[in-house]
Amino acid sequence: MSAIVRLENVHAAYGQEPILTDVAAEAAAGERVAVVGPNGAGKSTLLKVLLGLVPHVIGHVEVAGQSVTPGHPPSGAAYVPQSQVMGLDMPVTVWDVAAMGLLRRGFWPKKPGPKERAEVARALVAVDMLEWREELFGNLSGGQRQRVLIARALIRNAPVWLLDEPVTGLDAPTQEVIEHLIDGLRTDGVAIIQVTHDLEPARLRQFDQVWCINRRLVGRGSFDEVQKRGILADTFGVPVGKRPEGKEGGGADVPSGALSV
Ligand SMILES: Nc1ncnc2c1ncn2[C@@H]1O[C@H](COP(=O)(O)OP(=O)(O)OP(=O)(O)O)[C@@H](O)[C@H]1O
Repeated sequence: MSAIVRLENVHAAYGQEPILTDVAAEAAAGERVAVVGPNGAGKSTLLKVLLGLVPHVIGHVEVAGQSVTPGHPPSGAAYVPQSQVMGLDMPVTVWDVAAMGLLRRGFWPKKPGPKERAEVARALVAVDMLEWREELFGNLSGGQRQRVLIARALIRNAPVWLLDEPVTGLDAPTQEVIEHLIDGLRTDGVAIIQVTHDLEPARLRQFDQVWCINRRLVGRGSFDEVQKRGILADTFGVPVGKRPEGKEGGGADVPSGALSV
């Protein structure tokens, strides 16, 4: 299978400090990839590299047949950022945020016509948010915001989706709705690159690949491969299945007993 997402010898930095070094990985259409690693490992940066949003990048980055360079986002990618990092003070409605999915290559269509308006409405129906269309985005709950960001991405109709912790902090039923949507995309042949802090083996096994990042690609493979080869433990710097001394409550970043399979 040929790759629809490709990184070759990629180095990335925002300024002087290298954030990612020598990353090489690829994903095919219909593959779902989990990107895991500790806080500050460069997972979100990796997605931003694929979006052309990191200013200094060396190496080859390709998304949906298009070479990606800083400042030149690929047209074939839909991006769902962490909803908690979205500005909430802007006076924009749910409809406005979803309609941003109509943006193509950095400019608005002159005026959304009936066809575009129908597209926005369809996407909001898909995430069950149409009735909220006139509500301010900032007034929504985290789960509702996430649904709207997914509607925005749906409108792009892109072959590659880049998702930054799409279900973190959401209640179980909302997680299920979003998981179902993402799985449907995969069935339709969309490649999904998803940052996740959820290290539960049952869930990681649903991904075709796990990319283990800690400022570099420590390794990749199926969940069972990266776990068996000790790549997950190397990525997090702690033995898999043991909590470091004094780490109470753990947090999702520390491979916990849940990883002992
Ligand atoms: N816009 C930016 N300018 C400068 N440095 C940045 C910028 N964005 C991120 N960084 C730095 O890059 C490093 C990696 O950050 P990144 O957000 O990619 O990590 P992450 O693995 O996604 O972390 P987390 O799990 O905490 O979300 C961090 O040291 C962060 O401070």
